[in-house]
Amino acid sequence: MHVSIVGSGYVGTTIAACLADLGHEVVNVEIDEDIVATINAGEAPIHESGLEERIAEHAGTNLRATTDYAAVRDTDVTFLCLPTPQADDGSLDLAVMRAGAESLGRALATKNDDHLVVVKSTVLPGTTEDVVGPILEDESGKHVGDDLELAMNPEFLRMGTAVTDFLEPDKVVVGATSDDAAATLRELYAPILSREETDLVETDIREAELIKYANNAFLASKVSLVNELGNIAKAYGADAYEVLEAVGLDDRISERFMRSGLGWGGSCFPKDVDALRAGAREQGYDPALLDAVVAVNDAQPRRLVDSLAAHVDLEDARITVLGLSFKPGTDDIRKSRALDVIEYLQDRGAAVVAYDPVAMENVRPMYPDVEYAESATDALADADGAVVATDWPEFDDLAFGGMAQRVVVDGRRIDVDETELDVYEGLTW
Ligand SMILES: NC(=O)c1ccc[n+]([C@@H]2O[C@H](COP(=O)([O-])OP(=O)(O)OC[C@H]3O[C@@H](n4cnc5c(N)ncnc54)[C@H](O)[C@@H]3O)[C@@H](O)[C@H]2O)c1
Ligand SMILES: O=c1ccn([C@@H]2O[C@H](COP(=O)(O)OP(=O)(O)O[C@H]3O[C@H](CO)[C@@H](O)[C@H](O)[C@H]3O)[C@@H](O)[C@H]2O)c(=O)[nH]1
Repeated sequence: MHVSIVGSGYVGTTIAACLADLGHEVVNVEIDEDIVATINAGEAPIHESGLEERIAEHAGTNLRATTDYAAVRDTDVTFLCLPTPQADDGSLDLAVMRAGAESLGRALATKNDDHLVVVKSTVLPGTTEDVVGPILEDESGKHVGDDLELAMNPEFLRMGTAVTDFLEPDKVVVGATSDDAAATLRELYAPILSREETDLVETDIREAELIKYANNAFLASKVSLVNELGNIAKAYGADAYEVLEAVGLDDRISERFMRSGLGWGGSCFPKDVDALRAGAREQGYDPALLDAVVAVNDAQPRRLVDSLAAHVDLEDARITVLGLSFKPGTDDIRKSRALDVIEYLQDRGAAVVAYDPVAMENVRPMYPDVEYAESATDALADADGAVVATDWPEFDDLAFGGMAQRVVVDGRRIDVDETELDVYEGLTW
């Protein structure tokens, strides 16, 4: 099938490379010329396991990128993978989606055949049919249900494991305006849907849109609940990880997403939970539980810094922050809890030295007064204390001998040889 993908960020690039891998003819339409040039050179514009080799294999054959929207006319289906960020008040900002839909609609105006447009971006119920659809109709002169079909196909991939998550998902959710649209997506995803482990959920567009938010709200709430239970466990002198491991053996609860600590960050949970809260309020519902989920999450970085301050006078102290990305396996720092930790440390007068295997260049412009080290060991040299903000595997079994004061507060439960340290404290254990 001929597929165009509008937006070549984390999602658009991943699904383009994966769909090319499944044998489709894929073109990425992206406004950023650097990203276009990178993909056409056979390289990955983002750090994501398994992506670089797939782009290298398919670029120039069945994968290409362009800034020219006209490319969509030679395709059967277009995925909109544009960002859906937060406005200042936390609500969903659709400006980029509107702009992308306008450009796409204009390009489709001179396409003679029918076209299917699939919204992949995370959007609140009603956006696909009431915002994107009308813009496409106005700009293209085509009509939904006639020569233009709409579908909503939310994406559940996680950063760091994006390629395998996309190719081996638990579920594919398709909300469509017609049986034809759903059939096209079934055909496109046939190799994925043939997996026994992958369920296909066919539903209406509004439900597909909300399934994505409900999924993220559930997972974010689970981690906040786990953090609240972790904070309570620690107050009792109990180990939250032992407690929750046992709780997770209950099938109804599950062992996954049970790691307490510094809380959730990233480009999705924070903005999606906020958009759902704002959307709920707009609909006249007060989302008290989701408000608390955010409050618990926002408190964890300060708790980490307070724990360190109980052992180290932070004024003028040299403090190491291990890990900057919002989770291991990615260079994405959006809403990373590590950034809150840096700010709280600096507020209290500490000089921060940071290390992350891949995310330092993304943080440097935001925090030019932080010292960036070449390795975790360098970062720890002469430090008066350290905090663990991201559970990168390379932090397991670190040597802490070079620290001036061997005090470590761990927000992520890495493997530490405690005998090497004077103080080792876990945030929730
Ligand atoms: N990142 C994830 O893990 C993830 C997972 C599932 C769903 N989502 C959702 O998918 C959507 C995209 O997320 P992302 O993380 O890939 O965003 P991103 O910011 O990484 O990428 C978006 C890309 O769109 C490009 N762009 C902006 N305006 C454009 C235009 N008018 N025409 C063409 N290209 C344009 C940008 O230059 C950028 O490269 C969001 O709704 C997000 O919530 C993200
Ligand atoms: O037990 C856990 C699991 C996760 N986290 C934190 O939660 C955040 C999010 O982690 P994860 O869900 O693995 O990463 P994302 O890439 O943000 O993926 C989420 O957001 C994506 C964008 O919507 C969805 O597609 C995915 O299904 C959803 O898991 C990170 O800061 C993690 O450190 C914990 O603190 N404890």
